[in-house]
Amino acid sequence: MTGQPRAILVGAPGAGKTSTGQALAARLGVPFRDTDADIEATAGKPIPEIFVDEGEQHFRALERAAVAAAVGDFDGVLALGGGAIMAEENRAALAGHQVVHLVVSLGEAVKRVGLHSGRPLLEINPRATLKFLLDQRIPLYESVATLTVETDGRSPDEVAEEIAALLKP
Ligand SMILES: Nc1ncnc2c1ncn2[C@@H]1O[C@H](COP(=O)(O)OP(=O)(O)O)[C@@H](O)[C@H]1O
Ligand SMILES: O=C(O)C1=C[C@@H](OP(=O)(O)O)[C@@H](O)[C@H](O)C1
Ligand SMILES: [Mg+2]
Repeated sequence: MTGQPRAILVGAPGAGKTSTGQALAARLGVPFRDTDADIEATAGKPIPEIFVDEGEQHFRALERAAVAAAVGDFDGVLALGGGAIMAEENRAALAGHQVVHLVVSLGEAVKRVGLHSGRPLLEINPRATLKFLLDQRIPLYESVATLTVETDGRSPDEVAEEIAALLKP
């Protein structure tokens, strides 16, 4: 497959990158891809097991490879993991693409993600951890985004409808 993604979704855990990405891809009639799923396929195990067996640094290395591969050669809607933008290399890879920042408030993200969501970083004290992550990451999401869309109080399909209307052909 060649080409470049129609849209790349970034934002905090719980912003809806995976679910809104699927809805947007269905609406546009293009394939959907999620770098977290690519990482799990490469590693042959779920993300929590990668964190336990090899640690976060190894996960981030797999993530950099997954982002480079997908951004460079995928013609659909691409969702990244919430921490992907922490790597300068990944932010650089997003330049020139249509990047959508899905904005979610802290309170809504905590409600959506909850406990035991399969996100190892949020297994303990999700509210405090998410606050720390949001404070650190929001400027980075904003720095890579070409579109910004609010998600609080709206369904993934409603958010996808707005993105579809805003995307350049
Ligand atoms: N706009 C939304 N409104 C309500 N719940 C949502 C919305 N977007 C996602 N969710 C729910 O929040 C949880 C996390 O969504 P997900 O798509 O996995 O987010 P992300 O990939 O950004 O971490 C899922 O249970 C999903 O159904
Ligand atoms: O915020 C993060 O650092 C992470 C977010 C997760 O993806 P979502 O943002 O899709 O939940 C996943 O990549 C991993 O658990 C690490
Ligand atoms: Mg996701």
